[in-house]
Amino acid sequence: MPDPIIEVERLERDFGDVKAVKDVTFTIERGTVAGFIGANGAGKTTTMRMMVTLETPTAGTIRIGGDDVIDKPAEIRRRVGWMPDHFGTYDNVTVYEYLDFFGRAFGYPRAERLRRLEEVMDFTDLTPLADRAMNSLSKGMNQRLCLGRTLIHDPEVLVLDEPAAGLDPKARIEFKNLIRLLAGKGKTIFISSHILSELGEMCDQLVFIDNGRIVHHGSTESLTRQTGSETLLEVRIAGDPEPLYQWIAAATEITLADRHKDGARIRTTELSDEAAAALLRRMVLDGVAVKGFTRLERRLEDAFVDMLRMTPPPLP
Ligand SMILES: Nc1ncnc2c1ncn2[C@@H]1O[C@H](COP(=O)(O)OP(=O)(O)OP(=O)(O)O)[C@@H](O)[C@H]1O
Repeated sequence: MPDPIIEVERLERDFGDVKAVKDVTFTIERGTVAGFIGANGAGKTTTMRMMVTLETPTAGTIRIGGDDVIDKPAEIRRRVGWMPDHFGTYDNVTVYEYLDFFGRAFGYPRAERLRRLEEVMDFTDLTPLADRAMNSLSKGMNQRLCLGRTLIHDPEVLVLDEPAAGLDPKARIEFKNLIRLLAGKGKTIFISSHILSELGEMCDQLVFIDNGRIVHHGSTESLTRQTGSETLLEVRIAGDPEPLYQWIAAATEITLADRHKDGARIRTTELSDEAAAALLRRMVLDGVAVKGFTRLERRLEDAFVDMLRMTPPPLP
C-alpha cells in the first residue's frame, strides 16, 4: 500500500535569470532511504532548502506528511531534520554544549532535554567526545555531531545535503551504518550527493537531477541490474595481459570496455550463463591465461551516463 511522505510537484525556483530548479516532481515513500544525485549546480541544494522551508518555491508544491511547506512551515520543521552541506564550528564550544544549545533552542524542559541529548550522543557515538572542543574534531566526528544536532527533535524525515562529502572510507562506513540504523527505526531519509557510488551503498531509491530537472527516479537495484541488452564481464589474466587484448581485438562479438593492469572489462550482447561459459572455454583454448572471469553488475556511473544519453531534450 503506497504511503508517500514527501511529495514534490512541478517545483521551480528562479534566482533572477538563473532557473536553478525547473520542473521537479517526485514522491518518496515512508521509511525509504532515497538518494538525490546530480552534478555540482544541478539544483540539489536549492530543492532541499525549499523542502525544509528555507527557500520559497517560485512555482509548484511540496508536501511532507501531507502538510504543505508554505502553509504549515512550523509543522514541517517539527517533522523534518535538516543537515546542511556547510555548518559552522565554534572555538571553545564542546560537543555537549553544542548539542545542548540546540536542545535549548527547541525549548525542551530540562529533564527531557537531557534525555534527548543522552540518546543522540549515544546513537552517534559522541559520548566519549562530550568534552572535546568542536574545532578539534575530525571531519567524520564533525559530521556525526551535525547529524546528532539534526536528530535532537526526533524528526520523521531527514534531509541531508552531501553528508558524506570529504569523509574518509572508515568515516563513510560509520556514516552509512548510522543511516541504515535510522532507516531501521522507520525514518525517511533524503540524501544528496554528486558521487553515485556513495549513495548506491546507502539508498533504496535514487532520484537523478540534471540541470534543474528530474531525469530518472527508480530503485537502486533496477539501475545497477544489467539491462537486457548487454553483458559486462571482467577478465583477469596471469602474467602479461597483451594476448587478451589481441584476442578481444580479433573477436567480433566482443568490445573492450576498459583495460586494467591485469586484464580488462569486456562488453558483449546479452549472454546466458551457458554462453558465458562457452566464451571462457574458447578464450582458454585459444591460449589466453585466464585466472578470473566474472559477470559484473552495471556500475551506477554507467547507468547515469546511459540515462543522460537517453533523456530527451526538454520541451521549449
Ligand atoms: N541564492 C542564489 N542566488 C543565485 N543563484 C543561485 C543561488 N543558489 C543557487 N543558485 C544557482 O542555482 C543553481 C543550482 O544550485 P544548487 O546549489 O541548488 O546546486 P547543487 O546541485 O546543490 O550543486 P552543489 O553540488 O554544487 O551544491 C546553480 O547554478 C547556482 O549557481
